[in-house]
Amino acid sequence: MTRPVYIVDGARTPFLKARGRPGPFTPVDLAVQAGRPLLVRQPFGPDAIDLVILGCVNVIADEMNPARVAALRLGLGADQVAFTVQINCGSGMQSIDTGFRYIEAGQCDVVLAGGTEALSHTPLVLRQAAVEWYSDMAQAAGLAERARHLARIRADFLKPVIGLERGLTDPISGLNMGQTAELLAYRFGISRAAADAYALESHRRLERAQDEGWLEIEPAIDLEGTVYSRDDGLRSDSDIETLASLSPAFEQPYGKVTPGNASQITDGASWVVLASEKAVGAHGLTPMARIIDSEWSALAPEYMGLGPVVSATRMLRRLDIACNDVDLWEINEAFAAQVLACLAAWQDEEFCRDVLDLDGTFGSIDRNRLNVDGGAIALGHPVGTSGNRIALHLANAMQRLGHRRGVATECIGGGQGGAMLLEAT
Ligand SMILES: CC(=O)CC(=O)SCCNC(=O)CCNC(=O)[C@H](O)C(C)(C)COP(=O)(O)OP(=O)(O)OC[C@H]1O[C@@H](n2cnc3c(N)ncnc32)[C@H](O)[C@@H]1OP(=O)(O)O
Repeated sequence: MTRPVYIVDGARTPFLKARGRPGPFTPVDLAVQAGRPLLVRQPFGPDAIDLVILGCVNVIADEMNPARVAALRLGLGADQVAFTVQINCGSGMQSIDTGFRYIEAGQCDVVLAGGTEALSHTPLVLRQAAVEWYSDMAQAAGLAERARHLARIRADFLKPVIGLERGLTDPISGLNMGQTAELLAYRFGISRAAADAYALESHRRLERAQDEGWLEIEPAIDLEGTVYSRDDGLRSDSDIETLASLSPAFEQPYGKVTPGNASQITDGASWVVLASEKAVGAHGLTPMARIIDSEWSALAPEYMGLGPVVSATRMLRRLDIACNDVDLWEINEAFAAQVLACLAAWQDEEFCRDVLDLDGTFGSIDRNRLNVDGGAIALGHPVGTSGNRIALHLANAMQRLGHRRGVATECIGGGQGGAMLLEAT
C-alpha cells in the first residue's frame, strides 16, 4: 500500500534578473541561501533528513552534483545522501516527484527537494576549433611545435559559443525556446495583444503578492553584505502601450514573443520539505498540502510548450478528475503565447481528439484560477528552479485561498511536460 506524502514547508530566494554578467550567487550559493532559513525553522535536526534531491540544469565545474555540495554546505553531515536531477525546466519538480516516490514507497520519511539555477553563471563554451587548438598546445613537444601551433591561433578562438543561447535551443529541431512559442502562437492564433495583456497581468498579480507578503521568499545576502529580498524582475511601471512598442525577440518582423511577454532570465533557488505521515506525527509538522499524483509526458520538440496540456490531462484523466474539479492552476509562464496556447489547446476539439484522445474538449480554465500571484514573465524563470517554485506556491496559495485541489505544470525543453496534483489536507 502506498503512503501519503505531504509538503510541510518550503522557501525560496528572491529571483534575481541576470544582467549580462555573473550575478552574486552560484547555483549552490542560491540553494544554501534558501535552504538555511528553511532548515533552521524545522523542529527536526539533520539526522531526520533521509535524502536531498536538487534539480539544476546548468551545473558549474566547481559544484559537480550541486545537491551534495549544497547538503554539505548546509551542515547536513558527511553521511547525507544527495543527488541532482536534470530534466530541463522540469528539474525542480522532478526533485519533488522523486522524493514523493521514495516516501510513498516507504524508503524515506523526510526528503529535502529543491531546484536551483544561476542562469547568469551559465558556463561559456569554447568553439570546437579553439578546444582542439588548446589541446594541441598542451600536448606540443618542445618550443618548435608550440610555435607552429601558435601560428594557427585565430581571433575567434577567444569568442565563446554562448552557453545560454545553446542551452535554450532544442538540439533536435534547432529551434530556440522562443521560436517554439512562435509556432504555438501561429497554430492557435494567439495575438500579440493577447500575449501582452497576459504579461501585464502577470506583473500586476506579482506586485500585489509582493505587497501582501504572499511569497515564500527568504532574503539572500551576498559576500559584500548586500541583502536581496524581492524578485527584481517586477516592472510596476509597465503598461500596455510600452509592451506593444517592444520588438519581437525571436521572429522579425511579425513575431508575437517580445522581451515583455517572455519569461525573464534569472537566478534563484527553491526548496520544499516532504514528509511521510509518520514524520508528520513524530516531529509535530503541519502539512501544507498532500501530493496525490504526478505525470511526465513527451511530444514533438517543436511543440514543447504544450507539455502542460499533455501531462496534466493524462494525470487528471487517470484520476477521473475534470477540468472544473481543479480549483487552482500553476502553469509555468515560459512565454505568454505558450500559456495562452495551452488554454486554447484544451478548448480545441481537433487537438483534444487527436492528441489527448478525448471525446469533447477538456474545458476552459478560468484566468482567476490560473497563476493567481503572477509567474515567470514577471518574476523570472531560473529553469531548474521554476517547477519547484510553482509547486510550493500552489500549496501556499491553496492554503491561503482555502482551495481543495491544485495542479502545477510546466513545459520542458526537448518536448516534454510535467504535472503534479496537490490536495488540501
Ligand atoms: C527550457 C525549458 O525546459 C522549457 C521552458 O521553460 S522554455 C523557456 C526558457 N526560457 C527562455 O527561453 C528565456 C526567454 N527569454 C529570453 O530569452 C529573454 O528574456 C529575451 C531574449 C526575450 C529578452 O532578453 P533581453 O533583451 O535581455 O530582455 P530585457 O533586458 O529584460 O528587456 C529588454 C527591454 O525590453 C523592455 N521591457 C522588457 N519587459 C518590459 C515590460 N514588462 N514593460 C516594459 N518594457 C519592458 C525594456 O525596454 C528592456 O530594457 P530595459 O530594462 O533596459 O529598459
